[in-house]
Amino acid sequence: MPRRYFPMSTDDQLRFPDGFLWGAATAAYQIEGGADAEGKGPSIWDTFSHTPGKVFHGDNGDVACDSFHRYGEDIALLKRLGVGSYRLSLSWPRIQPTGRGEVNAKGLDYYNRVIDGLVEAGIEPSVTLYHWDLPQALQDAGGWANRDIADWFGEFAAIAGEAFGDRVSRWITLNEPWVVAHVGYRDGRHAPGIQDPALAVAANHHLLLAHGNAVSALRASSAAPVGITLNLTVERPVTPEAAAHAAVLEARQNGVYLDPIFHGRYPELLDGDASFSPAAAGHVRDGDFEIIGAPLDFLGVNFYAPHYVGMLHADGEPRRGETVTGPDTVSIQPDGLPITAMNWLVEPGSIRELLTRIVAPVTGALPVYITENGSSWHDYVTQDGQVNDLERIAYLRGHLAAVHGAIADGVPVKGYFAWSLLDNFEWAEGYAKRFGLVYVDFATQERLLKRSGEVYASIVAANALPK
Ligand SMILES: N#[N+]C[C@@H]1[C@@H](O)[C@H](O)[C@@H](O)[C@@H]2O[C@H]12
Repeated sequence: MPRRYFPMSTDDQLRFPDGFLWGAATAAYQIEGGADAEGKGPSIWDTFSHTPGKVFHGDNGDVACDSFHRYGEDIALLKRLGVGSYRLSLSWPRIQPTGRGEVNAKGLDYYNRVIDGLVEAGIEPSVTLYHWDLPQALQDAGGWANRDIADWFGEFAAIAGEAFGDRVSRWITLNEPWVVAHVGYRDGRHAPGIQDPALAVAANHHLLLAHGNAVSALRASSAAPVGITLNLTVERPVTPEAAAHAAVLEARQNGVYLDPIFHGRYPELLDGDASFSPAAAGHVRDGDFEIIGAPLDFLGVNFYAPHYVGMLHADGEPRRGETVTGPDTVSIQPDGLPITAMNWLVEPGSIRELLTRIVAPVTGALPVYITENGSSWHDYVTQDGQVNDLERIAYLRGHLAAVHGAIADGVPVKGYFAWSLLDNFEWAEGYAKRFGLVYVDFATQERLLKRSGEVYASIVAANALPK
């Protein structure tokens, strides 16, 4: 990677390149509420969150942050942050209540109001087509495990492109397909709550076909750039013996998306492994990789924390901080590294490693956006009405400094979207885990900018990070 030298740093701050895009991100099911408002059909997360035992505390997204009604407040907060773009997602069942055919005009109206409000505020809409809230009717027909979904998603993409393509600044087809396939269909912690590796592998491939169809549909209906958002992992082996295992883990999460999209194949490291490779499981048909490999305008990357992996000791007993993950492997929580409220490690250098070691060798000169990065802490409002989330500020500063370093290493990172604008419905964790730059009192729906939001706003305004 050619080292690039440009005036990025002055004595007291790390300057980002001119035109660097600062943003904040959310997702429909996590913030909107209005679960059955104005013609919206049920999603798999409506079903899952109302299934006892699936979501912490029995929380659901019926109201969430009530952004279905309060999107104007959200836009005002985005203006206060000074961001150039807002990454939002479309609720497929709000636009197509059964996921196919009939279009709900009131659903289109809602997103037209939001998008028009953003444009009027001078904030670029970055729109994710799919952020996990599949129409329940499609899951009833097999969901992502049914190859037909690739066509259903292509139809949805065409509707969205036609309706909003004149004002959307960039499109993201899928958010974190790995989570959709492997947390939704393999370990079942997310909707639809299926535990079937064979269906997970099928879903992995069908998500990619759907992505490819969506790229084509969007290109036919919108001039905006198109990309995909992947949650890529950094697996760090703590001993040389664990290196091979770390490589397999990265192939199972990174390779099964990066390789088909950019190299027209699934990872050779997974050849013969039908439980993780769609090729080995027989799902690849002639022409599939031409669809999947539709050229992109950017890659979106979501990243939060690295993983440390090792080999189980000969006595078979895991040591302190080790969790058994297989017959002879463990995941490790190293001593001395801070952890967030999600029990995720705080290790900012890992995002620089991700961008330089894993992303750049694959994407080359293709623009990269950090479409999500952030942290969850036990936030509370003080008696004087403040949220002094110093840990989130430290996490933010550390990771932005590491992104700055990756840019200096030559990785063409063009923007950063903080996750999240708002505290919101954190999937299986419900409302217990707060990621927002803005504190939400879910009893009153009042929004309160946290200290981290004030700090982020100053970074955005300066396009620089104070050292
Ligand atoms: N958990 N967590 C926080 C965050 C989640 O709230 C987003 O919806 C996902 O895209 C991604 O997992 C990251």
